[in-house]
Amino acid sequence: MEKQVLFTIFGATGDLASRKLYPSLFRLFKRGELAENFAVIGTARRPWTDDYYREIVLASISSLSNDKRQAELFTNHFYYQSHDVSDSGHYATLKVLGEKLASQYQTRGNQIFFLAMAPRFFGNIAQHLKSEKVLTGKGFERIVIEKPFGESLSTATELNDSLRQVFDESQIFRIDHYLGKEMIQSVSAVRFANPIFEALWSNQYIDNIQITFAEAIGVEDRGGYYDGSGALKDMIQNHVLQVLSLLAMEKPVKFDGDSILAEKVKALQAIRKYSHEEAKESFIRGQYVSAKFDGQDFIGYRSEPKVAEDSRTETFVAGKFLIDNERWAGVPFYVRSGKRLTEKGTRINVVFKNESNPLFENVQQNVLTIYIQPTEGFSLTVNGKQAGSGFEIDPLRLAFRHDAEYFGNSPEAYETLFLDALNGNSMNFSHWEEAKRAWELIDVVREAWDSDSSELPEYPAGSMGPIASFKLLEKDGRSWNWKPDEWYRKRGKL
Ligand SMILES: NC(=O)C1=CN([C@@H]2O[C@H](COP(=O)(O)OP(=O)(O)OC[C@H]3O[C@@H](n4cnc5c(N)ncnc54)[C@H](OP(=O)(O)O)[C@@H]3O)[C@@H](O)[C@H]2O)C=CC1
Ligand SMILES: O=C1O[C@H](COP(=O)(O)O)[C@@H](O)[C@H](O)[C@H]1O
Repeated sequence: MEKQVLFTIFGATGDLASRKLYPSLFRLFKRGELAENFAVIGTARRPWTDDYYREIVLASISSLSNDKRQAELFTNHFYYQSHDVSDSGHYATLKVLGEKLASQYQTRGNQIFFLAMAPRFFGNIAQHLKSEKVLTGKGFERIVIEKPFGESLSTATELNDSLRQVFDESQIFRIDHYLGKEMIQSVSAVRFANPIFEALWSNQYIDNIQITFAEAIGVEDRGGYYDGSGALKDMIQNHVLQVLSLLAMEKPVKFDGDSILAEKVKALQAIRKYSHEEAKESFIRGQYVSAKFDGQDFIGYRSEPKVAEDSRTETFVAGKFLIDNERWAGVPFYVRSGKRLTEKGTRINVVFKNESNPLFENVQQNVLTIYIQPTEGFSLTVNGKQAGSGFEIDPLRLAFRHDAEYFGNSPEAYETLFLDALNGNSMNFSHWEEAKRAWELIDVVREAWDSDSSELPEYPAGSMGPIASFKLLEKDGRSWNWKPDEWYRKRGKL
């Protein structure tokens, strides 16, 4: 059903707005979720006009439609207001424009504020929305905020406190765009709609779980932000721990936001908080250096734009989390994420135990793989008989994969999340209790690294990370379970 709402996008001239927000709103428009009764106010400092803003929005959706009229109908709902968010006068103008558009588009006072800006502005914007009475209480009023949610437990707490002075938790939608991805949402389906997996989902049958978030791209034009963050805070604190909690949580009593949240928080609470010494043992980092890969020359991280020449920021992290509860005692959750790796690939490997087999030799571990991107799907490695007259065991792969981008049948993560925010469904957003626990776990690792002045491990652009990442599993008698790792090994890097 068509939604009635006024969106205000702070940071409307930025990268995220053009690459993700406008295309996602357009997809909702094409689906009829947004039709007549919506308007968008874009705001930032640049002195743009409505017409120029609409051209920018039009350009951002150009690959999504050949129908010029449809695209123009959509962009006609966009309005631009130039201002600095720390200027109170900004909000008075915003209020007047908002009220005019609310009446023109009959949005029933419903408002969504999307903060596509650096987090240091979030508290300030929220306070002004209240003090300058942009919030009217007439319809639903929700605030959607981007990552990162703080830079440590203390800054995240400060940020949360300032938001909570204005909005209650049910009005705050903290984006973790991985939660909007089709296959991340499928994790619960795999676990709880398949008795064969539900029955095996514990330390009795699972040996270890591996979560890989590999990126082929480097830091691109985000060096300014990334150099102050690094892979640990950019990916592990949020996306990776969210996925881990979905894999580890107990079965919720109901499949709804509150029940799932309660179980995810319990799972996060059960993750062992390391001492600094344990953190050094269990987490490794690395930074990519220049290398030739696939016939192309790649520069090293320190030569990237807006990155310090002597930067010690990690572009790769691998680590081991342990969960101290009955279900997971003794099962390591290995995680890794990095930039400029061999290929883009986000996947989860659930590696099952392989007790000694009295009948056959060469029996391989069963592995359930959940492919998140760039292709989506599942595979299960099972042992079968090698074709032929003898009786040799051979691993076979039962696979269902499709290319999500090619078939275009999966909604964009931001499209799903926008719709959830419109429906007031916070199931696929990150909550304060989760963010807080994640920072408690991550702060320890960061502190351990910050107190360690030894040389930062390097890895060549195009590889699968530093050798220490392989050693991390080797010392537990295990290995990463993915083809590019084999490729790396075969080149004699280990
Ligand atoms: N880009 C991405 O892929 C991703 C981004 N994010 C997060 O999204 C947020 C935005 O990122 P991104 O779009 O890349 O950043 P950009 O730097 O591209 O955009 C920042 C925006 O903020 C505006 N802005 C800055 N200062 C002010 C001010 N004082 N008053 C009003 N507007 C201001 C800028 O406009 P102007 O200069 O005209 O004022 C611009 O529109 C960040 O929190 C980032 O971490 C998260 C995941 C991915
Ligand atoms: O949040 C972030 O995610 C992207 C990776 O997202 P994906 O959907 O393309 O897998 C990452 O590149 C970026 O550094 C990080 O901030």
